[in-house]
Amino acid sequence: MDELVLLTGARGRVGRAVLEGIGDAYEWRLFDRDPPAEESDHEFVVADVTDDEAVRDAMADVDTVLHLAGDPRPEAPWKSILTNNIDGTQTVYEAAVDTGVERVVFASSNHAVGHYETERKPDIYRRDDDYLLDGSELPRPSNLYGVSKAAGETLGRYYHDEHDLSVACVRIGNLTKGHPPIDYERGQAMWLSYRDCAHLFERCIEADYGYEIVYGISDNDRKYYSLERAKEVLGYAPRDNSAEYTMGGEPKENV
Ligand SMILES: NC(=O)C1=CN([C@@H]2O[C@H](COP(=O)(O)OP(=O)(O)OC[C@H]3O[C@@H](n4cnc5c(N)ncnc54)[C@H](O)[C@@H]3O)[C@@H](O)[C@H]2O)C=CC1
Ligand SMILES: O=C1O[C@H](COP(=O)(O)O)[C@@H](O)[C@H](O)[C@H]1O
Repeated sequence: MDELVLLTGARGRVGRAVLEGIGDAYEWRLFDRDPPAEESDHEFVVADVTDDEAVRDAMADVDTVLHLAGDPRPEAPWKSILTNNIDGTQTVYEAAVDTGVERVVFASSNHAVGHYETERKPDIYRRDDDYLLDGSELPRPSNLYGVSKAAGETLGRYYHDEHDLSVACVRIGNLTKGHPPIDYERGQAMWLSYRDCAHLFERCIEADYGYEIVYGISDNDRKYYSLERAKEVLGYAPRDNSAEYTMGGEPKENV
């Protein structure tokens, strides 16, 4: 419990999934540009990740940063992406090095590699297709938002090689609460359940690594992202699988 974790973007969907799953496991410092929606037992810093003084101050005594803050919209305009996702992420890495943070876990995205699907869809989203990405592939962003995620991964590579910062980039698939995305094959292939999300980020806090890129998805039969690296290096053990649900989101055991 003595690990102090800074959670940027704490008010968001992924932040809520993390706190729902492992909120009792660590001491947290929450960070978001929007104030907390409800009372919280955790310290909350209301600031922008592009404000380097605020970010440095928020990193005092922090061991691990889970950096989630950013514009999550695949269609986000370049100005927002440049500011929130690229400038903000560089500010976080730089402050982490300056303040002695041990590791940064970066919320990357499936959109960093989205164009690997272009010549293979829709078969790639189906269980009998054996094509797999394993995290070692070069980025092929599907949009400018995906470019910002590839930039965040490359920034992490630099801060690891130059400053020995431990960095894990999690290419999150599609976080959906309670069931996989409904009637959406791509979403079913890359579903990440809330409990697997919390578990994966916990493993990123606990495991030892230098620089890693892993896929943040549940163990979906339809997956085209390999989970071997996450299992081997992080000890990731997902419990959910979109194949256990109908396309309408009903558990098959109930049908
Ligand atoms: N939800 C998903 O399925 C996926 C999410 N991701 C990534 O995970 C991260 C979190 O995503 P979500 O929780 O879904 O997004 P969200 O929009 O629900 O939460 C993001 C949070 O970050 C905050 N934020 C944005 N820009 C900020 C800034 N400049 N300074 C301080 N706070 C700022 C927002 O106020 C918001 O509370 C994002 O980086 C997103 O790109 C990646 C793939 C899939
Ligand atoms: O990075 C992200 O990806 C997911 C899945 O992408 P989609 O284009 O299939 O919806 C998206 O839901 C999420 O908002 C975004 O941050």
